[in-house]
Amino acid sequence: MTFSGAFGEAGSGALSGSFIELENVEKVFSVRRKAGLVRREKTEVRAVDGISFGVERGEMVGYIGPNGAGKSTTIKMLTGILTPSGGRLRVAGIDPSRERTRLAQRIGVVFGQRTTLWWDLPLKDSYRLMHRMYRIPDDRFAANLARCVELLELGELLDVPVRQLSLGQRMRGDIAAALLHDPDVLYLDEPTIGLDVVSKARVREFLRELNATRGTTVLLTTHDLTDIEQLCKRVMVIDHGRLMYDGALGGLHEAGESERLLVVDLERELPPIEVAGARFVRAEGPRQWLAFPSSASAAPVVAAVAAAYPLVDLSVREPDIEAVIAKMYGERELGARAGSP
Ligand SMILES: Nc1ncnc2c1ncn2[C@@H]1O[C@H](COP(=O)(O)OP(=O)(O)OP(=O)(O)O)[C@@H](O)[C@H]1O
Repeated sequence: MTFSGAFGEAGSGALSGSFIELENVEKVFSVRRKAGLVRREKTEVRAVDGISFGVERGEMVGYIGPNGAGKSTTIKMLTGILTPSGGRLRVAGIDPSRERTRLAQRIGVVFGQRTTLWWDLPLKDSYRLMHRMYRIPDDRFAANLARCVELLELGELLDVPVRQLSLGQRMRGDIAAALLHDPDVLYLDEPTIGLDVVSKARVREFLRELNATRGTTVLLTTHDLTDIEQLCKRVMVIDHGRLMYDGALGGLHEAGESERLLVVDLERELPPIEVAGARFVRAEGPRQWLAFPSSASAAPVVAAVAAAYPLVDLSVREPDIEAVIAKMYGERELGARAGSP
């Protein structure tokens, strides 16, 4: 299967009337590149190259892709920071770049690599400033802050200057800051980057709870696929500014032509196993690894091995999503290289 065939269902999300709507959205940057010792050439970078999708209210969607794929540029257009070069974009019926201030009341944004908090101020002072900036009614502010402090365990950190917080503590502080004005949509750009396992689990648990109890729509960009596996039923894959896949996480396995592994323990060391429907991968003493397509049943392969070989034990290993996506990106690169002169 070719890469584009593998991603045939890209862009299938409902559009018109969706809470977040993108129709053929483009963002082209004009950059000057060195073309000799002094000469500079103007070139175009198509960061987002005609993307269409819709996200319904209350959905939690993963938005993934390799470095430079166009994820942050999409999120910046969805917040109104960047104006699209073409296409149509709406969030809660609002055109983000035209009505950025109105939209700000409806959205929350967390950029994992940067903080929106005031570096030298204690956490609670940043929150007070946001209270005023967003003109949040006092009772709503108090209730939202109390809830975030409890669920994100911020109680002991409120008097600490932001620069003294650990990365995980700062991230929890940033997530709370994005939610004080009760946004309908939360954009998260790498919310677990650099966090330890415990902090990651805490952030994920909080997001799950937020989505389940408040119905907050979440668009999540991450390089950590466990975030996606644990939080999102739907995932969109973007590469070179184009949407390559839009569907269930499980469907990625099929799209990436992933394989499961059959680990076979034999009574003794033997030549590579040969059975229909599976291919030999490697051997280590009496243990051998066979690969077969994830979409196929393991039963015929297991039966064929058991009938022809002295079997002691066997197990089936599922492919991890990371390997599947790495394979997809790899195929894309190979395809591009094969097509280049
Ligand atoms: N302001 C800009 N001026 C020129 N080119 C830009 C600008 N912002 C982004 N780009 C280019 O657009 C492309 C997409 O960048 P973007 O930051 O959206 O990717 P990304 O998917 O978020 O990557 P990463 O995972 O590395 O953050 C890249 O080629 C990048 O160099």
